Amino acid sequence: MLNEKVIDALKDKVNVINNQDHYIYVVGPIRLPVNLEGETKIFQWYSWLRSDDVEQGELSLEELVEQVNSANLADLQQSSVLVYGDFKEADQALIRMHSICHTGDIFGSKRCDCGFQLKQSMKMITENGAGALFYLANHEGRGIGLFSKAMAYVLQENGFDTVEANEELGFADDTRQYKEAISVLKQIRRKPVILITNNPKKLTALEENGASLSGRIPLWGDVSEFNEKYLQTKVQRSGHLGEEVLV
Ligand SMILES: Nc1nc2c(ncn2[C@@H]2O[C@H](COP(=O)(O)OP(=O)(O)OP(=O)(O)O)[C@@H](O)[C@H]2O)c(=O)[nH]1
Repeated sequence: MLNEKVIDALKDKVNVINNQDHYIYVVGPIRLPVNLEGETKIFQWYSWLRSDDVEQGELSLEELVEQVNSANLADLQQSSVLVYGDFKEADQALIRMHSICHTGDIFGSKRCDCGFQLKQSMKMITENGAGALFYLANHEGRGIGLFSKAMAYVLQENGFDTVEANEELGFADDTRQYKEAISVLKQIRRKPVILITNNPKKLTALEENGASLSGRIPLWGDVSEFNEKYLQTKVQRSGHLGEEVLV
Protein backbone atom coordinates (compact mmCIF):
# COMPACT_ATOMS: atom_id res chain seq x y z
CA MET A 1 0.00 0.00 0.00
CA LEU A 2 1.48 3.32 -1.06
CA ASN A 3 1.80 6.27 1.26
CA GLU A 4 -1.07 8.69 0.52
CA LYS A 5 1.39 11.58 0.48
CA VAL A 6 3.24 9.94 -2.43
CA ILE A 7 0.09 9.66 -4.51
CA ASP A 8 -0.91 13.24 -3.61
CA ALA A 9 2.49 14.56 -4.71
CA LEU A 10 2.44 12.68 -8.01
CA LYS A 11 -1.17 12.80 -9.11
CA ASP A 12 -1.07 16.13 -10.93
CA LYS A 13 2.44 15.52 -12.27
CA VAL A 14 1.93 12.23 -14.10
CA ASN A 15 -0.06 12.22 -17.34
CA VAL A 16 -0.83 9.44 -19.77
CA ILE A 17 -0.81 9.78 -23.55
CA ASN A 18 -2.62 7.13 -25.56
CA ASN A 19 -0.25 6.57 -28.49
CA GLN A 20 -2.30 4.05 -30.53
CA ASP A 21 -0.56 0.73 -29.73
CA HIS A 22 1.01 1.83 -26.44
CA TYR A 23 0.80 4.44 -23.70
CA ILE A 24 3.32 7.10 -22.77
CA TYR A 25 3.57 8.16 -19.13
CA VAL A 26 4.87 11.70 -18.76
CA VAL A 27 6.11 13.06 -15.45
CA GLY A 28 6.56 16.79 -14.97
CA PRO A 29 6.89 19.71 -15.05
CA ILE A 30 9.79 19.77 -12.62
CA ARG A 31 11.67 23.03 -12.04
CA LEU A 32 15.22 22.67 -13.29
CA PRO A 33 17.66 25.54 -12.79
CA VAL A 34 20.43 25.08 -15.37
CA ASN A 35 23.88 26.62 -15.52
CA LEU A 36 24.15 27.92 -19.05
CA GLU A 37 27.56 29.48 -19.54
CA GLY A 38 27.65 30.89 -16.01
CA GLU A 39 24.04 32.14 -15.99
CA THR A 40 21.21 30.31 -14.26
CA LYS A 41 18.24 29.64 -16.53
CA ILE A 42 15.06 28.08 -15.22
CA PHE A 43 13.69 25.26 -17.35
CA GLN A 44 10.71 22.98 -16.75
CA TRP A 45 11.69 19.36 -17.17
CA TYR A 46 9.57 16.33 -18.16
CA SER A 47 10.59 12.71 -18.62
CA TRP A 48 8.54 9.99 -20.25
CA LEU A 49 8.25 6.22 -20.24
CA ARG A 50 6.77 3.88 -22.88
CA SER A 51 4.26 1.41 -21.53
CA ASP A 52 6.20 -1.43 -23.26
CA ASP A 53 8.90 -0.92 -20.63
CA VAL A 54 6.46 -1.69 -17.82
CA GLU A 55 3.27 -3.76 -17.92
CA GLN A 56 1.11 -3.33 -21.04
CA GLY A 57 -2.23 -1.59 -20.77
CA GLU A 58 -3.06 1.67 -19.07
CA LEU A 59 -1.88 1.59 -15.47
CA SER A 60 -3.30 3.62 -12.61
CA LEU A 61 -0.81 5.85 -10.82
CA GLU A 62 -0.57 3.34 -7.95
CA GLU A 63 0.12 0.49 -10.39
CA LEU A 64 2.67 2.58 -12.26
CA VAL A 65 4.64 3.38 -9.10
CA GLU A 66 4.58 -0.29 -8.15
CA GLN A 67 5.82 -1.30 -11.59
CA VAL A 68 8.70 1.16 -11.91
CA ASN A 69 10.55 -0.10 -8.87
CA SER A 70 10.94 -3.54 -10.42
CA ALA A 71 11.35 -2.54 -14.08
CA ASN A 72 15.13 -1.97 -14.14
CA LEU A 73 14.59 1.37 -15.82
CA ALA A 74 18.25 2.33 -15.52
CA ASP A 75 19.03 -0.53 -17.92
CA LEU A 76 16.58 0.86 -20.45
CA GLN A 77 16.49 4.39 -21.84
CA GLN A 78 14.07 7.17 -20.95
CA SER A 79 13.99 10.41 -22.87
CA SER A 80 13.12 13.84 -21.61
CA VAL A 81 12.35 17.39 -22.59
CA LEU A 82 13.56 20.71 -21.18
CA VAL A 83 10.93 23.38 -21.66
CA TYR A 84 11.67 27.09 -21.49
CA GLY A 85 9.35 30.10 -21.12
CA ASP A 86 5.65 30.06 -22.00
CA PHE A 87 6.10 27.20 -24.43
CA LYS A 88 2.38 26.45 -24.75
CA GLU A 89 1.28 29.94 -25.77
CA ALA A 90 4.29 31.88 -27.09
CA ASP A 91 3.88 33.06 -30.69
CA GLN A 92 7.35 31.88 -31.65
CA ALA A 93 8.83 28.75 -30.07
CA LEU A 94 12.00 26.92 -31.05
CA ILE A 95 12.45 23.21 -30.58
CA ARG A 96 15.33 20.80 -30.97
CA MET A 97 15.08 17.03 -31.27
CA HIS A 98 18.55 16.16 -29.95
CA SER A 99 19.81 12.61 -30.35
CA ILE A 100 21.85 11.41 -27.39
CA CYS A 101 25.60 11.37 -27.92
CA HIS A 102 27.46 9.96 -24.94
CA THR A 103 30.86 10.96 -26.36
CA GLY A 104 29.94 14.44 -27.60
CA ASP A 105 27.34 15.59 -25.06
CA ILE A 106 28.94 14.17 -21.91
CA PHE A 107 32.67 13.96 -22.64
CA GLY A 108 32.82 16.90 -25.06
CA SER A 109 34.32 14.80 -27.86
CA LYS A 110 35.24 16.82 -30.92
CA ARG A 111 34.79 13.91 -33.33
CA CYS A 112 31.22 15.10 -33.87
CA ASP A 113 29.33 18.38 -33.38
CA CYS A 114 26.76 16.99 -30.92
CA GLY A 115 28.05 18.66 -27.72
CA PHE A 116 28.23 22.02 -29.44
CA GLN A 117 24.72 21.62 -30.88
CA LEU A 118 23.30 20.67 -27.48
CA LYS A 119 24.62 23.76 -25.68
CA GLN A 120 24.03 26.08 -28.62
CA SER A 121 20.40 25.02 -29.03
CA MET A 122 19.75 25.56 -25.30
CA LYS A 123 21.18 29.06 -25.72
CA MET A 124 19.06 29.73 -28.81
CA ILE A 125 15.92 28.58 -26.98
CA THR A 126 16.57 30.81 -23.96
CA GLU A 127 17.47 33.78 -26.16
CA ASN A 128 14.22 33.30 -28.10
CA GLY A 129 12.29 33.29 -24.81
CA ALA A 130 10.35 30.07 -25.44
CA GLY A 131 11.19 26.61 -26.67
CA ALA A 132 11.89 22.99 -25.87
CA LEU A 133 14.87 20.70 -26.11
CA PHE A 134 13.93 17.05 -26.55
CA TYR A 135 16.78 14.80 -25.43
CA LEU A 136 16.23 11.48 -27.16
CA ALA A 137 17.94 8.81 -25.13
CA ASN A 138 17.29 5.83 -27.42
CA HIS A 139 19.03 7.48 -30.38
CA GLU A 140 22.68 6.79 -29.53
CA GLY A 141 24.84 6.39 -32.64
CA ARG A 142 21.88 7.30 -34.92
CA GLY A 143 20.00 4.45 -33.29
CA ILE A 144 22.63 1.69 -33.21
CA GLY A 145 23.56 1.98 -29.51
CA LEU A 146 26.73 3.00 -27.74
CA PHE A 147 28.67 -0.26 -28.01
CA SER A 148 28.00 -0.48 -31.76
CA LYS A 149 28.97 3.18 -32.13
CA ALA A 150 32.30 2.36 -30.51
CA MET A 151 32.79 -0.41 -33.09
CA ALA A 152 31.79 2.05 -35.84
CA TYR A 153 34.48 4.46 -34.55
CA VAL A 154 37.07 1.67 -34.85
CA LEU A 155 35.99 1.14 -38.47
CA GLN A 156 36.23 4.90 -39.09
CA GLU A 157 39.80 4.81 -37.83
CA ASN A 158 40.37 2.19 -40.52
CA GLY A 159 39.14 4.27 -43.43
CA PHE A 160 35.36 3.83 -43.49
CA ASP A 161 33.21 6.95 -43.30
CA THR A 162 30.47 7.29 -40.67
CA VAL A 163 27.72 5.97 -42.98
CA GLU A 164 29.78 3.04 -44.31
CA ALA A 165 30.79 2.08 -40.77
CA ASN A 166 27.15 1.66 -39.67
CA GLU A 167 26.32 -0.26 -42.82
CA GLU A 168 29.38 -2.55 -42.61
CA LEU A 169 28.19 -3.54 -39.13
CA GLY A 170 24.83 -4.57 -40.59
CA PHE A 171 22.80 -1.55 -39.51
CA ALA A 172 20.81 0.89 -41.58
CA ASP A 173 22.66 4.20 -41.45
CA ASP A 174 19.91 5.87 -39.44
CA THR A 175 17.30 3.94 -37.46
CA ARG A 176 16.02 6.80 -35.32
CA GLN A 177 12.30 7.42 -34.86
CA TYR A 178 10.66 10.48 -33.35
CA LYS A 179 7.09 9.31 -32.77
CA GLU A 180 6.95 9.40 -28.97
CA ALA A 181 8.77 12.71 -28.75
CA ILE A 182 6.31 14.23 -31.21
CA SER A 183 3.36 12.89 -29.19
CA VAL A 184 4.82 14.57 -26.10
CA LEU A 185 5.36 17.77 -28.10
CA LYS A 186 1.73 17.79 -29.20
CA GLN A 187 0.69 17.35 -25.57
CA ILE A 188 2.57 20.47 -24.43
CA ARG A 189 2.08 22.75 -27.47
CA ARG A 190 -0.40 22.76 -30.36
CA LYS A 191 0.82 25.99 -32.00
CA PRO A 192 3.52 25.84 -34.70
CA VAL A 193 7.18 25.35 -33.79
CA ILE A 194 10.47 26.18 -35.47
CA LEU A 195 12.86 23.23 -35.59
CA ILE A 196 16.60 23.68 -35.00
CA THR A 197 18.27 21.13 -37.28
CA ASN A 198 20.25 20.46 -40.44
CA ASN A 199 18.52 17.11 -40.92
CA PRO A 200 15.54 17.09 -43.32
CA LYS A 201 14.46 13.65 -41.94
CA LYS A 202 13.52 15.38 -38.69
CA LEU A 203 11.33 17.86 -40.58
CA THR A 204 9.61 15.00 -42.38
CA ALA A 205 9.08 13.12 -39.09
CA LEU A 206 7.36 16.15 -37.57
CA GLU A 207 5.17 16.67 -40.63
CA GLU A 208 4.23 12.99 -40.91
CA ASN A 209 3.30 12.78 -37.24
CA GLY A 210 1.00 15.77 -37.28
CA ALA A 211 3.16 18.40 -35.56
CA SER A 212 2.71 21.95 -36.74
CA LEU A 213 5.93 23.33 -38.19
CA SER A 214 6.55 26.93 -39.19
CA GLY A 215 10.24 26.87 -40.07
CA ARG A 216 13.76 25.54 -39.60
CA ILE A 217 16.92 27.08 -38.18
CA PRO A 218 20.20 25.46 -39.28
CA LEU A 219 22.86 24.69 -36.67
CA TRP A 220 26.43 24.22 -37.82
CA GLY A 221 29.53 25.15 -35.85
CA ASP A 222 32.56 24.03 -33.88
CA VAL A 223 34.13 22.73 -37.10
CA SER A 224 37.66 21.44 -36.48
CA GLU A 225 40.27 19.11 -37.92
CA PHE A 226 38.67 16.37 -35.79
CA ASN A 227 35.14 16.53 -37.20
CA GLU A 228 35.50 18.16 -40.62
CA LYS A 229 35.23 14.88 -42.51
CA TYR A 230 32.30 13.74 -40.36
CA LEU A 231 30.40 16.97 -41.06
CA GLN A 232 31.11 16.75 -44.78
CA THR A 233 29.88 13.15 -44.85
CA LYS A 234 26.61 14.28 -43.23
CA VAL A 235 26.02 16.67 -46.11
CA GLN A 236 27.38 14.48 -48.91
CA ARG A 237 25.91 11.14 -47.84
CA SER A 238 23.20 11.62 -45.20
CA GLY A 239 21.33 14.45 -46.88
CA HIS A 240 21.94 17.13 -44.24
CA LEU A 241 21.25 20.65 -45.47
CA GLY A 242 24.49 22.62 -45.28
CA GLU A 243 26.41 23.52 -48.38
CA GLU A 244 28.41 25.94 -46.22
CA VAL A 245 30.33 23.18 -44.44
CA LEU A 246 31.64 21.77 -47.73
CA VAL A 247 35.06 23.34 -48.09
N1 LIG B 1 26.94 5.65 -35.73
C1 LIG B 1 27.50 6.83 -35.49
N2 LIG B 1 26.78 7.73 -34.82
C2 LIG B 1 27.35 8.93 -34.60
C3 LIG B 1 28.64 9.27 -35.01
N3 LIG B 1 28.90 10.53 -34.60
C4 LIG B 1 27.80 10.96 -33.96
N4 LIG B 1 26.86 10.00 -33.94
C5 LIG B 1 25.50 10.02 -33.45
O1 LIG B 1 24.74 10.76 -34.35
C6 LIG B 1 23.62 11.32 -33.68
C7 LIG B 1 23.51 12.77 -34.14
O2 LIG B 1 23.29 12.73 -35.51
P1 LIG B 1 23.90 13.76 -36.53
O3 LIG B 1 23.91 13.08 -37.87
O4 LIG B 1 25.21 14.32 -36.01
O5 LIG B 1 22.91 14.95 -36.56
P2 LIG B 1 21.34 14.86 -36.72
O6 LIG B 1 20.78 14.63 -35.33
O7 LIG B 1 20.96 13.88 -37.76
O8 LIG B 1 20.97 16.27 -37.31
P3 LIG B 1 21.00 17.69 -36.63
O9 LIG B 1 19.62 17.92 -36.08
O10 LIG B 1 21.31 18.61 -37.73
O11 LIG B 1 22.04 17.66 -35.55
C8 LIG B 1 23.85 11.10 -32.21
O12 LIG B 1 23.01 10.05 -31.80
C9 LIG B 1 25.31 10.65 -32.11
O13 LIG B 1 25.49 9.68 -31.10
C10 LIG B 1 29.37 8.29 -35.72
O14 LIG B 1 30.48 8.50 -36.19
N5 LIG B 1 28.76 7.09 -35.94
